[in-house]
Amino acid sequence: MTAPKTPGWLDWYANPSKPSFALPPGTVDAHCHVFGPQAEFPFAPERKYTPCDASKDQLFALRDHLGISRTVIVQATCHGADNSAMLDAVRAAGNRARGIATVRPDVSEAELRRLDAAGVRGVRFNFVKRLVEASPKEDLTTIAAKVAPLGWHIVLYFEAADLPELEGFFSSLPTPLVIDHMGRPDVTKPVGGPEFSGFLRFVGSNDVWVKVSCPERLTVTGPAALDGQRHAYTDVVPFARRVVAEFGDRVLWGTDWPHPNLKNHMPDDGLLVDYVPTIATTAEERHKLLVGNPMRLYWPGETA
Ligand SMILES: O=C(O)/C=C(\C=C(/O)C(=O)O)C(=O)O
Repeated sequence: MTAPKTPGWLDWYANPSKPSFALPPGTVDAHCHVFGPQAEFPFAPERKYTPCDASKDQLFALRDHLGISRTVIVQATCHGADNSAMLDAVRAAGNRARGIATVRPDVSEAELRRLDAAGVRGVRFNFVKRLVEASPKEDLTTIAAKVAPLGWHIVLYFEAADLPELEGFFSSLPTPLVIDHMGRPDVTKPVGGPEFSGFLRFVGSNDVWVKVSCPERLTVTGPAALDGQRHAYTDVVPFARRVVAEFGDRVLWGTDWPHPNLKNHMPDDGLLVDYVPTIATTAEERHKLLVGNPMRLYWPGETA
């Protein structure tokens, strides 16, 4: 018995176009997910949404269609702390994938070593209230202490308005930090205003990497057309551009396929690739964003 999809939830884009922008060889999709298939990998009972299936084979088909070389598969909240779907995909990709897991504070060292051997390189702490119930900080501190010896990092997903109360805790964590989707800035506010300036200050004063992903999630004006068919997201560009310009050695890009929880607009993943040159405007910026930085973080010592 498969659970019905959350009403109003858009499926991922079935026939993505070929990007106009040719991704450089060795490009890494540093943020994507797999969902089920739920007949094989049931969704977690505690989930706050039920997605459609989005299998590893469909993810790999998109990877190859877009010209991506490697993927970092991030555990989605709809699977809770059951990492089996993500692990199955990482293992199936061979050395072309890494994983980010969700674990509970009682996770054993043996389990962490099993995850590491399978290709997991970090855990995710999610603070987005519509996705998860808040975890006690002491539980997260326990997890951080357990994963630090493995050389893992902690992926953080939070809303911009919550950063002021969270940044002290974030700074106390004993690992590098990777922030999803630029910390979800409110793009109706000025890029030079106190909220995003505070974010940039936090990034600049900590060992923090930033994913400049998910313009489709952050935009208020929508996928404004630019040069015909492109998804421009012109209200998001100044924020992403600022991060790339200031932290070019610590930025990452991802498709966020299969784009959970989008209800008004589902991006064509090919057109999302064409968004990249609008935020990384030189070949050097693009190579760091797409190849050099993610290889250094997830495949250290290996060549793209
Ligand atoms: O896919 C994303 O990164 C964003 C979302 C969902 C998740 O990350 C998740 O369920 O794990 C969201 O904003 O709904």
